[in-house]
Amino acid sequence: MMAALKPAVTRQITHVLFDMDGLLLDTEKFYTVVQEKILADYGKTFDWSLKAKMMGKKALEAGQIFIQDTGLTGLLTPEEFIQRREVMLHAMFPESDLMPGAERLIRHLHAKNIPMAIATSSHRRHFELKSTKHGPLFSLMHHVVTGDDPSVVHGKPAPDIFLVAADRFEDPDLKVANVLVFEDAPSGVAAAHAAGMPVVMVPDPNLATSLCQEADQVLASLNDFDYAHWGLPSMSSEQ
Ligand SMILES: O=P(O)(O)OC[C@@H](O)CO
Ligand SMILES: [Mg+2]
Repeated sequence: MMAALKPAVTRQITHVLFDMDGLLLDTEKFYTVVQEKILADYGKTFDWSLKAKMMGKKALEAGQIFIQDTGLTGLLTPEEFIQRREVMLHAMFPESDLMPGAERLIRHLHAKNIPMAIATSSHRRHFELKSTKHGPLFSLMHHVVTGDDPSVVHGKPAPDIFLVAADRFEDPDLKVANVLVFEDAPSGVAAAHAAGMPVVMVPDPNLATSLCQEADQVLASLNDFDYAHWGLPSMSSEQ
């Protein structure tokens, strides 16, 4: 009896980079609620087409998009937007919960000695707040790169943050083609590809499918990740 053919390994992934907001942590909903509140003050409504443009971006860039897209130029500056958002987000962030499958994936990859890091557009101070409940889990990361890092000159969709994060593994044998990125946002998927890295996208169900076409793989949740497809040790493997 022939053994069932294993799915062809398309990549030999050696390192993993995780986006954070919307991918590891269920935090995009906080940004949505807060942005809806800010727009309501001007009698305007927030929708997913605007959300899709803002998610994954550095704060100031997201603010500029928010103001331009909603016609608030002259009524609200990006700095004022961030300041008003900050007050409400500050209370929400420490309650951030993990996305489904995030803990199991991180613990498995760590147990199999696959180096991992987080590459988030969030500011370092927001990273600290959001990871309040997740210190032990996030300590399994080799390092964390945040959007305010001076080496991250251009935010997603530029490749900067993923190239900086790859560099900080300090592994001379690292090849970007073997660094797998996990993302939830179109800007993050574009940034990964700009960095020469394959990317698995786990989009919010509200995100238009037309914006999920570029990723190498699209999953409904991290629970659906197929280790063997990427040449990574699976849950059952002894590797
Ligand atoms: O890069 P991430 O962690 O998704 O940061 C997103 C944040 O800027 C809010 O959209
Ligand atoms: Mg994200």
